[in-house]
Amino acid sequence: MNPIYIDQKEILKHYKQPDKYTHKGIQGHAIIIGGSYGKIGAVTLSSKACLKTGCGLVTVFIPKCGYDILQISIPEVMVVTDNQEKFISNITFDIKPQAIGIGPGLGLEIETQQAVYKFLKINKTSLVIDADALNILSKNKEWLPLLLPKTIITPHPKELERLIGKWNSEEEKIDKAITFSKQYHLIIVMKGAPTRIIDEDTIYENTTGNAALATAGSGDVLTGMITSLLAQSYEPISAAILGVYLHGLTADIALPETGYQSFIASDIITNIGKAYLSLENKDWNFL
Ligand SMILES: NC(=O)C1=CN([C@@H]2O[C@H](COP(=O)(O)OP(=O)(O)OC[C@H]3O[C@@H](n4cnc5c(N)ncnc54)[C@H](O)[C@@H]3O)[C@@H](O)[C@H]2O)[C@@H](O)CC1
Ligand SMILES: Nc1ncnc2c1ncn2[C@@H]1O[C@H](COP(=O)(O)OP(=O)(O)O)[C@@H](O)[C@H]1O
Ligand SMILES: [Mg+2]
Repeated sequence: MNPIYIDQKEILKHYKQPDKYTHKGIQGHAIIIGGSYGKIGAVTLSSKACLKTGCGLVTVFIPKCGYDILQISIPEVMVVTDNQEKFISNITFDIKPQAIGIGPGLGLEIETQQAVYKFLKINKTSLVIDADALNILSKNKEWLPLLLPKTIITPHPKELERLIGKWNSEEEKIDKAITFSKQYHLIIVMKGAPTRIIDEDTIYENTTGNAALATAGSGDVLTGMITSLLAQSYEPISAAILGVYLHGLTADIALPETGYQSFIASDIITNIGKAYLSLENKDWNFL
């Protein structure tokens, strides 16, 4: 099946310029749920990327050990903590966000798995599921029907294999992903080179990005970006398409300065602004 290429022309069908009279109260409130001892960096990257992609308010839900780290490293982000020190055990907050991203750095503690189950059972908010939240679902596949239609999942190849099983060719991988997408009505962002998005029978293929993205935390950043777009009222498929395109574009923009090797996940976040400007035909080279 022929993919739809995610290029500038396709993106302009999805991209919406911000309203001149908008304010933080209507720019969307996103929550990023994740982190565990030693992996608070994943939520830090994800929540910063979420803000830098344009939503009005970002809150993180993390274990207690991440409180000072988050508040000091990103003062713009609000923090709600679990009762546990090192991992998440009970996901509760009295905020009504427009989108939630769950998984970066979450870990696989049994109590965290139960907390994810309870959360999925009652959640009615648009969701992006990544990293350990996907690994938890792979360990508990009977929970997959709890996901709302058009939930976005963002597996890298290993996470995808844990969910759908092994494949013998690229074609078989795509076929299995389509079957899985149809079975649970999910949007699958199959990360890789290139990243493909599967929305039931429709396949999209991204045209931006390069090997500089092969660095720790670059997927955590993508989760924050897509969650941000969802919170800003983009339809789930548009949020996935625009998020993946902008994410890749940051690496294309940065490459002449960083080279492949010294590019890190924070460089994605630094270049989100230039990526947006290039959508509006403002040449980032002269900024
Ligand atoms: N600074 C931080 O706090 C970081 C935390 N992270 C968190 O660490 C946890 C574990 O995530 P990981 O993804 O490292 O561990 P996983 O065990 O899920 O995946 C790692 C495995 O997947 C394989 N893999 C990954 N990308 C692949 C590709 N493109 N093609 C083929 N194989 C591929 C690797 O070779 C390895 O075997 C997650 O919660 C994640 O969010 C990571 O994102 C790294 C940074
Ligand atoms: N060689 C590559 N070319 C293009 N994009 C890549 C390449 N390697 C990795 N990426 C991108 O980087 C991201 C890696 O995500 P992931 O493996 O989840 O990282 P992490 O868990 O460390 O945050 C994905 O968006 C993937 O498409
Ligand atoms: Mg990841």
